[in-house]
Amino acid sequence: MQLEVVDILYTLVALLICYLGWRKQTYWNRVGVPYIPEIPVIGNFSSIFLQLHSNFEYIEHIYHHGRTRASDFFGVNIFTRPALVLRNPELIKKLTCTDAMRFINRQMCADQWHDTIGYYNLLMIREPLWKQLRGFLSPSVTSAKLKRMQPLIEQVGADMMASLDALPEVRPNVRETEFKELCARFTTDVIASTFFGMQANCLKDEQSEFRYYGRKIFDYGPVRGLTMASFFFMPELVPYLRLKLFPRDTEAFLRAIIAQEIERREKTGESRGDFIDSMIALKNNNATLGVKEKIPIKGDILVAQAATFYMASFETTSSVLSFALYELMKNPHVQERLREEIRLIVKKYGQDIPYEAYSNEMPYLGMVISETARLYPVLPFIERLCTLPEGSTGYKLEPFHDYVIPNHMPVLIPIYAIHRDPKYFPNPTLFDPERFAKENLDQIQPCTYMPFGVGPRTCLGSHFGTLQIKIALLKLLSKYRIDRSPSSPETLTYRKNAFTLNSNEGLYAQLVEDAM
Ligand code: HEM
Repeated sequence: MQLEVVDILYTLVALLICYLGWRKQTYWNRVGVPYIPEIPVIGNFSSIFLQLHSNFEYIEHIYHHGRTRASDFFGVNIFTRPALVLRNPELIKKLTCTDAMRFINRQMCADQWHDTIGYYNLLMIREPLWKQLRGFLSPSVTSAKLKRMQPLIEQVGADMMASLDALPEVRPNVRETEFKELCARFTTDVIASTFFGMQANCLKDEQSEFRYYGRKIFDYGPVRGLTMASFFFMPELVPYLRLKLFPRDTEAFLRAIIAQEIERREKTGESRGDFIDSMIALKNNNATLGVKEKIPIKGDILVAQAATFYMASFETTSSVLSFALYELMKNPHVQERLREEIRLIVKKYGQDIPYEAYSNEMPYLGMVISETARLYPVLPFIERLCTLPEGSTGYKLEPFHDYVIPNHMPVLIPIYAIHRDPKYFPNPTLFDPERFAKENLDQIQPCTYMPFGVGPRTCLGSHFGTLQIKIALLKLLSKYRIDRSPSSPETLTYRKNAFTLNSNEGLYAQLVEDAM
């Protein structure tokens, strides 16, 4: 008898799951939107969630799927939740720029109550708090601030060169290195020095705590990989599972060093005009977040801002820098032309290159970086959450389609696939900086090139990241030529468990002394 009841319950649950799956599966059919077929209930992204595919390759696969190739947008299901993927650049512009305030929030979200550091930061926070917070943080990355940071970045660049000089020679005047780790150490030292006023010493000391805790954020073992996947694909579960955006020990490390530095500066009265000083000012001026409820910016909310800059800064910048070095190794003619441009600048200014020269006098350097960020965008997609005023019936996609996006539907913009779509970038896998030559720029359609995102929610640190990459490339190429080594990978495959673009292969190369 008891067994019968259990059997009935199982059957009911199975029927409910089938019904939900059927409802979901038929949603896109019912609303007349092309969609990618998927396993009911499990949805389209399960293979990414289970780390069977790299999310970059999977998104590219569905973008080119026969059912959706001709459409401006298409539907997918993130488990049981329908989401829209945009293909048409004009539509991307409409949603993220023209009607940006209806799509200003991201769907990924941390738990407000159990994860203050993960929640109250620029990456995660939602309107109306986002605009306030962005206003508080933007002054940390103005051109005047970047100009002040330049000597600090140059100093880290000099440390990087010293660390390379200390490598053993494989032949006279030839050294071998791996770029991913080298660049991560460089960018971690930069963020520590410029934003926190601290010496992280990652380039000098393999045991540096900054590098150890930074690596933990992006070291996607099965647990961390699933945790990060939940933030992207199942934010509803995050509060129930008490997931945290930052590993607990990384959080504790950041909390301790930020508190120490704030206390030290308050005691000594030292002022460096940097990010920590801005944080102290926010705290002492009793700045708050929120409209009705005023949340004071202090304690963990201050730590949250430091943690975000740390997280958003070093991995992204080092990814673009290391792929740029890899492509320069593979394309000697591009490298030679870039070295020639650098040679002229070094001849003109010696070692003291003015800030303005980085923006105005090295166009080819800018072109190489832009092309690297096209071919290797750090994120597979960016995402937004449709957030409409109360009572609204939905967001109309006319004149593109008569479909109406319901409130709270996630919208994905597949930047990796768009950057590699031959319709926008002919011969897309070819590394060709000429695409970004001044005379060719008008061939790039708006909203087809988005390495830093798009609209008002775009990357806050794009100029800071680019400046670091420029300084590092200039320093490296003015002393070394980059050649293939027997360990250099010919082609790259991407890690299945990483959310930022990361190759399985080490980016090995030989550095041949060839000073200017
Ligand atoms: C080459 C290096 C970098 C790349 C490719 C990159 C890329 C991105 C992308 C794609 C986004 C999402 C934008 C969107 O949703 O539209 C983003 C957001 C963000 N990035 Fe970067 N980033 C880089 C460097 C940096 C640096 C150095 C910092 C910090 C100083 C930084 C801070 C941020 C912040 C705070 C956000 C969130 C902005 C917001 O939601 O208002 N990024 N970045």
